[in-house]
Amino acid sequence: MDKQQAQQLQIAALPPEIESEHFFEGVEKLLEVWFDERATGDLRNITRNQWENLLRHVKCEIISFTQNEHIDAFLLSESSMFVSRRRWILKTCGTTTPLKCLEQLLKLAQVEGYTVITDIFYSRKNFTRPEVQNSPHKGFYEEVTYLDSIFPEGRSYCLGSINQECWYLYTFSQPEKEGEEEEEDEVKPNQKLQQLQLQQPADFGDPDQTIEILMQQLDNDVMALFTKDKFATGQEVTQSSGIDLLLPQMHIDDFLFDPCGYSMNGINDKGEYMTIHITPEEKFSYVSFESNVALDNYTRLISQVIKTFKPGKFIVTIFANKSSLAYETMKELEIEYSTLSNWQRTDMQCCNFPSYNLLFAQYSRGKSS
Ligand SMILES: C[S@+](CC[C@H](N)C(=O)[O-])C[C@H]1O[C@@H](n2cnc3c(N)ncnc32)[C@H](O)[C@@H]1O
Repeated sequence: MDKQQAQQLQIAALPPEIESEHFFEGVEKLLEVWFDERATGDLRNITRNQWENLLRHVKCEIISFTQNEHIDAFLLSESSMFVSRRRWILKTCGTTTPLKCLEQLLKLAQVEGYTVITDIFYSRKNFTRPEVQNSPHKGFYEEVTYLDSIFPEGRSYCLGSINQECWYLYTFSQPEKEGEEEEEDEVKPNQKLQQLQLQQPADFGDPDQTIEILMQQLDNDVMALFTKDKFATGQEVTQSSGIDLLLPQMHIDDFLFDPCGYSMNGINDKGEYMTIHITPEEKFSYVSFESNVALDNYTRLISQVIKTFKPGKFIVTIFANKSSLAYETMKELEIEYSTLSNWQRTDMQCCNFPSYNLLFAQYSRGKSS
């Protein structure tokens, strides 16, 4: 399906939650899977037809595609999918069922020689209307039970307030099997270090980091841009809203839904990505920004995103592995947004996982803003 066909499909088959109740769940389910770097396969060998079949389990379709030498970026009818040599990211909103495609993913990856998953992250904010979701996404407990049946050693967390706004995470990291390697290869410590360095992933290298900004209660005038009343194409909105200025090196693929709604993927020459999805309806407005761009300071980017969309409240999450420069951002967020601005930080938590550190922070507008 191309962009033109997608426009026609929207008229023919709006999701039931839009048609009957004028509600759309913008909050996405985000799934990121990393496979063992020692395997020589490439997930980008998986064909478009195979991805389309996999996405049938999720209940969404491909509407556009871009790529460069590092990464394939798919724009979906409900958000995005990014495929690199050994990393797969699926972000879907509405009433989609991304966990249902995991078994299919593992089969396709196995054909590429990937039999070991090194890291998995499944995360999402609390839904606005959990009761309209389909199994296994009717609640976090159901999602965890489903994931546990595939990854018995996974761990689940809830950050933020469980009776108000919160963010759920399920994660699993494969422990390094140092003993096994020594037995097999009988290498001395310094030889072993050299070998491990050679095994660093060649396409992305270390470090790795991901920032997400999840915004709600957005400014009506800004949201009015993301409608067919104002613009005909995604490209026009990307420029008028200032989205093209957020990370200027990104090659952008955008889509404006009819009558409203917007999605974009951006990829740059380093293989980094950004993705923005917008549900502009006033009663349940929602915007998500996500990127793995490597910065030593995310404060300016966060400020620019906030100024562009003008939310009433937002959540920031930053994953950074141990060698990532993003670690420093934790301190900056505390100063910049709590004491020097009109934003009130309502929650902040930091977690240390085996290979990643995580920052979660939640903000709402102070009384004077
Ligand atoms: C797919 S987009 C972006 C969703 C994203 N997760 C977000 O951040 O809100 C959803 C927006 O597009 C609108 N929309 C219009 N036609 C649609 C369709 N056929 N499928 C999904 N969304 C559609 C929805 O009402 C909503 O405003």
